[in-house]
Amino acid sequence: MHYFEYKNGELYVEDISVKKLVQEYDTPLYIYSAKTFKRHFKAFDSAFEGLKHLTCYSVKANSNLCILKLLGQLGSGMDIVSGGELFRALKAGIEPKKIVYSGVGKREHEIREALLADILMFNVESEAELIKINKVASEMNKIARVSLRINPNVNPETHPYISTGLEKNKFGIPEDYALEIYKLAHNLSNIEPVGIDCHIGSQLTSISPFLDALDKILDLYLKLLDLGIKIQYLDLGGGLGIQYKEEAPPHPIEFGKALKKRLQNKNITLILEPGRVIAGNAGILVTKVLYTKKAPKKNFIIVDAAMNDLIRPSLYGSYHKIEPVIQSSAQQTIVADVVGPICESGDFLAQDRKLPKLKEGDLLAVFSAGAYGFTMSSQYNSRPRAAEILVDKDKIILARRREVYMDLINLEDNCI
Ligand SMILES: Cc1ncc(COP(=O)(O)O)c(C=O)c1O
Ligand SMILES: N[C@@H](CCCC[NH3+])C(=O)O
Repeated sequence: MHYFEYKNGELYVEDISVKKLVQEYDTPLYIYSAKTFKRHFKAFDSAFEGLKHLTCYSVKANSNLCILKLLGQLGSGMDIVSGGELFRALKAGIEPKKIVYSGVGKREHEIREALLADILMFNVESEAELIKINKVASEMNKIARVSLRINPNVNPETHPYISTGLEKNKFGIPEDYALEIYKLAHNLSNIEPVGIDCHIGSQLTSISPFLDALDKILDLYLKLLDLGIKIQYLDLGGGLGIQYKEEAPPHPIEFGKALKKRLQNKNITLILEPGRVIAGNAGILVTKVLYTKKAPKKNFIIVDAAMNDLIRPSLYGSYHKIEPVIQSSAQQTIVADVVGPICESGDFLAQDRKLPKLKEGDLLAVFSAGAYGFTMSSQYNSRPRAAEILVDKDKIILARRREVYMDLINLEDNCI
């Protein structure tokens, strides 16, 4: 459910006409709906009512400061994966005690920054990282709270590039070594093992892989109790999917129910790290038709957004619904590839898509672009990055101004 709706054949975000936004802010343009973000966060977070829990929004999905602030005001914590994300979360006023830090390659300075901020915990992904955190913490005379991220070897049944809990993936500590590493963590001078973590993948459309992973984690939890290692937090990561096309992912309520059943009598705090399910359908990317072109085997609609703005179709072959911003009553349709100006054949937003007949200047909305859209964008082909707008009812917030040419070369001053 989201608040991008057609009124009299024209697309609105909440109370604001998308066409009007484009007249003022141009294209390509990311537009987010505050009401949708709030709705998604509340729907997710309230699904775990009755369990001690902390929802830590996954910053990588959409890290705009306005979005982090909005979610922080609703009580969200944050799941971060870099010093840069820590910087953003702190700037957005997130309480450090609600921040968890995941990722396989934390650098020393990032560990130091997180210890200085006194975040809730590190999700540790290897023995070597654990030893590094202990070293940095002891130099700073601090105790680092940690969870070990377990790789439970569970198939999340999603795109291989976004599966993270299989043996062959780089993430986490194999479950067979977990006890050993917990014993080590327990004995290290500046480490306090407080949790168990896992994150098996993204865009999951069924609950059973989560439950398989949880069962393995609960098994480990009991073994640790026997060893006298008292675990206070179980972090099940993110990964709940959304509808892009015809997928039917479970509602957070179902997910919540299933987890409550397993965790009811456990004296632990559940941590969740949702990203896509909060942000994905809370944003669109608006683009303008530049040219239409007929080739022997295909029709092309060449638009002003490209893979540098939204890389998901090129990288994963992902489907994003595309609709004209102004609906036309004409019945004529074409089947075409929607492509950008970048010099790569892989630069497409859709392939063989049936669309109404379009002409130069028409506006298209690319839906479900609120997660892993702007955050994965780049300046490839020296294209300044798009602007981001946050709409809250009838209020328009320029959440990030459009980049200008100087933004392309600002860091190259030695060469000017
Ligand atoms: C450690 C971790 N937590 C949370 C997430 C958020 O995942 P999603 O956006 O699928 O909820 C990710 C990304 O997959 C991740 O790597
Ligand atoms: N970037 C991916 C999700 C990866 C999640 C990060 N662990 C996507 O666009 O679907």
